[in-house]
Amino acid sequence: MEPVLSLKNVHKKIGRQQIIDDVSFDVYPGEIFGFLGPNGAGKTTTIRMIVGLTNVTKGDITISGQSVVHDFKKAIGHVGTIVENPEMYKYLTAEKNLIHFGRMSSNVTKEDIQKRLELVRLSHVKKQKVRKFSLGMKQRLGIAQAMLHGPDVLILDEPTNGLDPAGVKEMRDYLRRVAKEENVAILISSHLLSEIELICDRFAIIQEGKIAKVENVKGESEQPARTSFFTLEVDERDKAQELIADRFPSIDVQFLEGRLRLQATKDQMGEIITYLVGNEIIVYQSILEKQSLEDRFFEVTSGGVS
Ligand SMILES: Nc1ncnc2c1ncn2[C@@H]1O[C@H](COP(=O)(O)OP(=O)(O)OP(=O)(O)O)[C@@H](O)[C@H]1O
Repeated sequence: MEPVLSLKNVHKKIGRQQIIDDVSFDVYPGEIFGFLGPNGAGKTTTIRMIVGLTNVTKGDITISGQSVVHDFKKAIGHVGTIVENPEMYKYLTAEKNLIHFGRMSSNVTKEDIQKRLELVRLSHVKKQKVRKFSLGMKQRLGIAQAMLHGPDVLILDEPTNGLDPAGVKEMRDYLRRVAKEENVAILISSHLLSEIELICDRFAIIQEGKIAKVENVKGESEQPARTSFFTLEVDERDKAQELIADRFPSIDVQFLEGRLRLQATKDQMGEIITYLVGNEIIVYQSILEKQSLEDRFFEVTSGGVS
């Protein structure tokens, strides 16, 4: 699948300061991609480059194959964005707000407006003034507005700022629906791990202007040969430990509550289990210890973020 948003070796220098240093990542249709980093890491600067609010010093950004650097007008036509809090007219209804914003870009039909209201489940309150809306409803209307012209990429800077946990969950459900039903790629910046874990499929960690890691939320790193902790339940613990020490000397094996605990890659675990079974050890189960996103984040950044 072709990426719909692609950053290739992007650099940004302001004065003498290298704010963004060789950042590359790809975002694909239908996925929600998190852009995670501590305050001052360079998230806003990167987003501002993607949407053309500041220029790229070196490298390129493409959106649906069009270069932001070389053909900005074409590229930006594929983007919907809420970089600041969505600005709505409080004394207009939700529907009238969208009609107003729809007039600003060509080709937005009445049907498009109704479809977007339905997408964020605001059809039933479309005749209500935005003044009466909760923050969550305003955020949803903001998404409907950003989706009006049918973009391929939606860019949201800290979209759940100010929402309570229930609001964050609701926002996640709406963003999932938008990503799935419209096959749109969604880039979300955040300094909150919990938010990224709840909402995103994959994420990149940015630190001091550099990408530290790109990873799936579910834990499979895109860097190969990542090790995890496994516990093994076997019938003959001592014999199993000896066999592993003999055949896989680089793997450290400990005893833990009557089981074996070892750190290995998935491939190595496959080999170890096959080897043990081949040597008449009964393997009752092999359990992968789930490492929380927080553990992984601290592993990558050595701490340093909320
Ligand atoms: N116009 C500018 N001139 C000089 N330095 C700048 C400018 N804009 C940003 N910076 C610096 O670039 C770095 C990255 O800032 P940026 O706002 O992109 O970070 P961020 O990850 O979005 O942080 P936050 O979560 O606080 O918004 C910071 O050290 C900031 O001080």
